[in-house]
Amino acid sequence: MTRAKRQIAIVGGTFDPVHWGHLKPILEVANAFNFECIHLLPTCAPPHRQQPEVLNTHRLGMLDAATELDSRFVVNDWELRQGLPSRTLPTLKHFHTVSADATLYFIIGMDSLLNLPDWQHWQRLFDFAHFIVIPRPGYALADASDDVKDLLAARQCDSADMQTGSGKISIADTQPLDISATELRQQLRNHNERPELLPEPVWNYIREHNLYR
Ligand SMILES: Nc1ncnc2c1ncn2[C@@H]1O[C@H](COP(=O)(O)OP(=O)(O)OP(=O)(O)O)[C@@H](O)[C@H]1O
Ligand SMILES: O=C(O)c1ccc[n+]([C@@H]2O[C@H](COP(=O)([O-])O)[C@@H](O)[C@H]2O)c1
Repeated sequence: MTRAKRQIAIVGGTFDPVHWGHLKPILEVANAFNFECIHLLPTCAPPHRQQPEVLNTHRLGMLDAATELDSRFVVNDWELRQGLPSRTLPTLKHFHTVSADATLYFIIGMDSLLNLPDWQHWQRLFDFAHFIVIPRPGYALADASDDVKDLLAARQCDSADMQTGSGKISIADTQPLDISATELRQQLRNHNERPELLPEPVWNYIREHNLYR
């Protein structure tokens, strides 16, 4: 009898700040799969792009606060420790090496899927992980490029067919949430507090450290 493999989820992001638009769909997906753990992996921003508004220690602090929501959440500072602009291919190779006995799932939003052909060596990402795509208001598959449509035609499948191996894509059936970190930062700057958009422990961290003012 083949033993079921461990299932490990990875969610990369700027997380400036982490919000319910990331966390609620991830938790919904985690219940459909059988994730042993979910790595929340803050990116190291490239110098040519807009830098995160708050220090890396605060992005990590807010993610640490979010781990109170579920014991499967793990904050992973691997990309930050590389000190290089983050690219997903080396990250997935790293996870593949250190968790060789696990099936890996990289979770992205629909906006990221639509941009995937701009990622470095994007076709090789599928050698190391399955991809789970979270629907996001304002981003529709109908607007996908031919590259993305071809990608889905070749790789899209149901979650049940992603227990082992790599290279499949599943579009999650989660409730789309219209929340973005950019808008949240703007609202916080304007003292327009929307507590329903962030988990309470993250709110408490933001207030305690007076962030985004
Ligand atoms: N509301 C959302 N619904 C679905 N996916 C999301 C949502 N918000 C973020 N994501 C996904 O989470 C990952 C990390 O996103 P990120 O940390 O950049 O947050 P963001 O809200 O998109 O930030 P910003 O508004 O500054 O671009 C990306 O793959 C992104 O597509
Ligand atoms: O590998 C790449 O070239 C690449 C290009 C853009 C984004 N990514 C990854 O996509 C994830 C979400 O990125 P972002 O910018 O939406 O926060 C994060 O893990 C990034 O490192 C990766």
